[in-house]
Amino acid sequence: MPLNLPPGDGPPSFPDLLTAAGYRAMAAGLRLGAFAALAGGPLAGPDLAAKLGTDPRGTALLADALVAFGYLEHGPDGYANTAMTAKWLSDDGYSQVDRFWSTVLFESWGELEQSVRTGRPALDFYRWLADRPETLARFQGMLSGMASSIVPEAVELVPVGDRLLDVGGGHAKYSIGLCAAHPGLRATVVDLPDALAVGGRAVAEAGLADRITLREGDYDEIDLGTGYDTALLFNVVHGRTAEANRALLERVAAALNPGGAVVLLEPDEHSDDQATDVFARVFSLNLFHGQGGQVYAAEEIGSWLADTGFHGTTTHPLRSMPGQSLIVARTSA
Ligand SMILES: C[S@@+](CC[C@H](N)C(=O)[O-])C[C@H]1O[C@@H](n2cnc3c(N)ncnc32)[C@H](O)[C@@H]1O
Repeated sequence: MPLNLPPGDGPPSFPDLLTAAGYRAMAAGLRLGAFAALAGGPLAGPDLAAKLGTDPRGTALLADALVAFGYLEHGPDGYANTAMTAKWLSDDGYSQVDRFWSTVLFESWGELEQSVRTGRPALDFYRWLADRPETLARFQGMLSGMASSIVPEAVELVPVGDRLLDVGGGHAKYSIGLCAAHPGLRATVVDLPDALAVGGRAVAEAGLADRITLREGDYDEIDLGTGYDTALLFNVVHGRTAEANRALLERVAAALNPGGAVVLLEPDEHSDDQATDVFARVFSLNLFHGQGGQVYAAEEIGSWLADTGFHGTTTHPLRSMPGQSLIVARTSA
């Protein structure tokens, strides 16, 4: 669409029109397997279409768009992955993140205006996920991958005793890592059934089924038990309203021993790195739309902790995952 505008003028939305279209085209390339098909080397358009089982004209038009957006190159041997596409998008590693986020952005943001208009999430993210088992597996897989990077630092920072409660622990990687590091520790992971199916497999693979108990249920409703030394609330409070968080923190305080620790893992509200900071805005809007939550300021989380009987709140920015912090507080001894 030639705009023929004088230099310095132009609709601010036009670059984003291209970016959104580029991301959607990239997602089509991923879902059709184009980047994986080109991992072995360049292919002419008809050969790429034959390998993908797709329409030759549509495939050429998509591939040309992917060249224009910088995902592919076109040379004498046909279409080829760029070096960065080959590195990041041609296998099942990082590409799972784009498969997840493209599904979220292009399938669940359809009613974004309704959430903003009413102040209530137009979507129930966890029901939406439960209806999409592949996306749910990808979501838990992404969190589990992040956990693999964070676990060693979490082991340094999380105070433990004999019993740990992992609220919304899903894939169970944090309980597994902490139990592996502390041979006397036993953990209970509370989550919804689909998430715990993922966690159950990981616990069995780690050979820790005798020390990690999986409890299916709604953490706002089930009896959380008592006598825990530590409770993890990792990536939980940003998916909820402030009011719901205060109520859950009260329940967690009641489940902890005197002097017990609650440890939250949360994204930082603001970050010096521009891309991380912009992502936090996108993440926050998505949390509001799907769960009624947002990325909260550490001060606000600290005020809920103080109001629900915790004290001595400390925040630990993570070296292993810049832009994320652990927040630790204790019940009275
Ligand atoms: C963002 S994930 C965090 C998983 C893990 N703690 C981590 O940090 O990687 C939030 C988890 O809370 C679980 N969850 C959400 N609502 C829940 C509820 N009402 N009761 C129990 N679990 C819930 C989800 O299934 C999901 O596994």
